[in-house]
Formats: sequence, structure tokens, C-alpha cells
Amino acid sequence: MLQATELSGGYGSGLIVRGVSFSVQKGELFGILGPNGSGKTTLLNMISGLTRPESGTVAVKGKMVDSYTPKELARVVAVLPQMTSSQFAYTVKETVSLGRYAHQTGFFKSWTQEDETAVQEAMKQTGTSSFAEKPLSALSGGERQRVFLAQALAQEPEILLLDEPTNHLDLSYQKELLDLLKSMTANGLTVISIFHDLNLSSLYCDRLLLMDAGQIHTIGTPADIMVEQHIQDVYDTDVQKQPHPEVPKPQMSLLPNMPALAEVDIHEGLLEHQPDYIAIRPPVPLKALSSGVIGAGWGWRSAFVNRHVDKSYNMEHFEEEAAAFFAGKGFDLNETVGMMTAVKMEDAAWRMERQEDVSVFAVATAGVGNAVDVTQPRSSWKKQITPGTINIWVFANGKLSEEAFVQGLMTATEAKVKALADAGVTDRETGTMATGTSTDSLLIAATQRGAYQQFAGSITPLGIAIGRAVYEAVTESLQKTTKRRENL
Ligand SMILES: Nc1ncnc2c1ncn2[C@@H]1O[C@H](COP(=O)(O)OP(=O)(O)OP(=O)(O)O)[C@@H](O)[C@H]1O
Repeated sequence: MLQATELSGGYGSGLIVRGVSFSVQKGELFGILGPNGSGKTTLLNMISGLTRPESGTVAVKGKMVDSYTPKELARVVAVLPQMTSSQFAYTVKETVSLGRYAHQTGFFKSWTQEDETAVQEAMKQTGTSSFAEKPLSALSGGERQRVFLAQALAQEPEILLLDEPTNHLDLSYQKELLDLLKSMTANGLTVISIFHDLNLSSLYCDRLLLMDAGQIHTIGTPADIMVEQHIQDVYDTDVQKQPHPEVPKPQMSLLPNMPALAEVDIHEGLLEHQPDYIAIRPPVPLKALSSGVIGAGWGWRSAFVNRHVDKSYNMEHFEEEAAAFFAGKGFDLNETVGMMTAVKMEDAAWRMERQEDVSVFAVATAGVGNAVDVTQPRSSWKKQITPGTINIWVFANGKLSEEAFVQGLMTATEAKVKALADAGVTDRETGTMATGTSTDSLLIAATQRGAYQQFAGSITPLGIAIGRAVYEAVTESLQKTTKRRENL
């Protein structure tokens, strides 16, 4: 649809854009990224024919841009116009109607039904119909931006060129505009747009071109561009990549400059003992990965609670009931990991283990009424879920990689299984050694301060500390719950 070949040029002396070549296919949403002054607008102006390149060519639908008459080109390529104050006296509809000039023919340039339909449709698509008769001067910056988009759409182009179209738009209009562009590209419109927001461009664009000092740094899919090193090289800024929670597109988070943080230790002294729960409210939020009833998954958490419930506890609506309980005790549900167990809180056990430059504080409540050997065949859903469970908390006093978090979960699980084996716990249904219970829960939380721990496998300092602390805490809690059962 559009082919740029060896484009170079600028303003008078000196080249701003140097040797840029790329092609855009029909129906693509193609993003141009790059720092301030890297030449994005200059490149877009060359594509639209506004600026003549010093050398190189732009072909639109196989024909050189400079061989189109302005009107011919305007029927194919629309540019989101830049706002000027002289336009403020026009109404919204008049402004949008200007987009039709390329389609008007004949000396008197009469307004046809087709023109009217295109204008109405463009206003509808951009949500500007309701203020059609208002002057532009009476609109907010975001509303004006949408009016100019409507003007470009009224042109009914095949290629739409946009320079930071989400400028001035609030979150919901940014999404609406990009959803609209995406649906229009699905219907064959080709969109080439400059973006400043890396994450939005990664979410919506099919391909991206990353400019650096007038040249192409990288061109490719969002996954090709959203590489920490590329972004750091071009923007000279520290970023960290993570997956979008729902869409397979990478996202970048800025890493602010932070003062060196004082080390914090999670230890026994922080344990809060209540008759029906134990809790830790650490002095700083901890980065956590858990399977808690509340606060599962990744998050920064400022409270950890393990709550005792009776064996007859109705599990049917346990999520709502648990949320109400934790909130009632003053825990912020957005920042809390909450677990539940039939184990009495007096039977909780904990252990601190230090290994080289890292320490681990583990807390366990180990009830094995529902002990299961996961390696045995069985029907997949239990007849009756009862709250008999092993809940394990692993607090690591160190800075953990994501790899270490995942390995930490493995190491803690291995330690739990060994504790069960050594205690001779069996699966009642199969008579074989139990590997856990039917509803075990696990948390690993780290201060993210202190020595960096890349790994938490079984022979690393962190892994050894986790293995020892979890084994001892689970074993002691098992002894306590077993004793309580025997005394009944
Ligand atoms: N009309 C002009 N005359 C002279 N120099 C210009 C003109 N417009 C831009 N420049 C210069 O060209 C360089 C690239 O500008 P351009 O606007 O293309 O960058 P950009 O990547 O779009 O930047 P931004 O992200 O800030 O919008 C800048 O150094 C700028 O000062």
C-alpha cells in the first residue's frame, strides 16, 4: 500500500531523516516510535507529501507520491490535521465537512448526499455528533482532537496518517480511538501513526518502527521492538518488560530512580497472634506470589493473614465470606494475601533460617485431614471439600528474580512433601504416602531489598534456607496437629 525507499531529508541544511526504508501493507496499523526530535514528524511529513525529501521516494499504491495531484492524493491519504486557532470560529460539523473537499467536483462544488452521509458517519464514529453545532472554541482539547479525526475520516481515505492521535485524550477515549482505528484497519484502512506511548503502541499496532536520531533503530512486531535493551538504548531510560495480563503483547514499566533502600527483615517478632488468625503486617510492602483465597497471583502486599475456620465451614461462597471477614478485621483486600485453614492457630509453627547473604522466615499450619497422594489415579473432583489444609508462607529477606520466586515455590513444595513423608502421612483413600492435601496454599514474599538472589533451587543459598525453614515449620505444625487429634 505504501513503500518508502531510502528516504533522507530535513529542513534546509543538514539531514534530519537518513536512509529510511519500509513498507506498509493494506490494513496494517503501523506505529512510529522514537524519542523527541528523532525525526518522526519529519518522516510522516515526507510520507504525506508535505515535505519533499532530499533523496529517496515514497510510493502510494505503486505510484510515486509526487506524481499525484493534491486532490488525487487526498482521496487516498488523509492526515490528521494539526489544530490552529483560526479554526476555532468554525462549528464541529463545518470542520468535519472540510474533510470532503477532495471528493467535491465541478465548478460549484455542490454538497451531495454522499458528502452528508460521510460527515455524519465520521461524527458518529468519533462520538462528536452530539456537539455538531458547537464552535470548536467551546470544546475541550480531547473533544477537538476527536473532531479533527472525524475530519480525516470524512475524507474516506485508504491511508490515514496520524501524529500522536491520543494526545489530549483521556483513558477511555484513547481506548475508544484505538479500538476504532483497529476495527477500521480490519476493514481495509491502512493506518500509520506516531506514538509516544510504548505500551499503547505495543497493544494495538501490527508492526512498529523505532526511530533513533533520524534512522531506523529496529522495525518489526511489538515483540521485536519491546526489548528492554532497545528501549534503553534509544530512550536512555531504565525500563522493565512484563507481559500484558490478558493480551500476548509485551509492556514496559519505567523504573524510577530510587534511593538505596534500607534492608528490612521479616521475622518472628512481626507475627500477630489472634484467637482466629495469625497475621504479618510488614514494615514495607512485599513482592508476593501466592495462591491465597485473597490476593492470589503477583502483587505488592502489605498484609498476610492465615485464618482459622471451623471444620463445618460452608465452602460454597467462601470467597465472598472470606473477603468480608478480612475486610472486617481491617485488612485492605487490595494489598492482603489471605488464607484459611481448619488448623487451630496455636498449632502454627515457624522457623527462621539464614544461609550466606539471605534469610527466610517460614510459617506453616499443617492439617492433614484431607491428605492426598497426587500421583494416584482418582476422579478429579472431591465429593466434599472440607478445610483441612497445609498453608505455607515463605518470607525471603532479599531481592529475588522472578526465576527465584518460581524456584522458591518448587523448593518449598519439595520440602513440604519430604516433611509429610518423614511424618508418615498417608492418603486415606489409597493408603499410599501423601504428597499434600487437597487444598494446600503457598505464598512466597520477598522484601526486594538486600542481596540479589537469582536462584532458589535446592542447592542455592536461598533454596537451602527455604528448604530448611519450610521443612521444620511444616514438621512442627504437623506434630502439634497430630497431638491435638490424638488428645481428642
Ligand atoms: N520546520 C522545521 N525547521 C527546522 N528544523 C525542524 C523543523 N521541524 C523540526 N525540526 C527539527 O528536526 C528534528 C526532528 O524533528 P521532528 O519533529 O521530526 O521530531 P519528532 O521525532 O517528531 O519529535 P517529537 O517527538 O518531539 O514530536 C528536531 O531537531 C527539530 O528541531
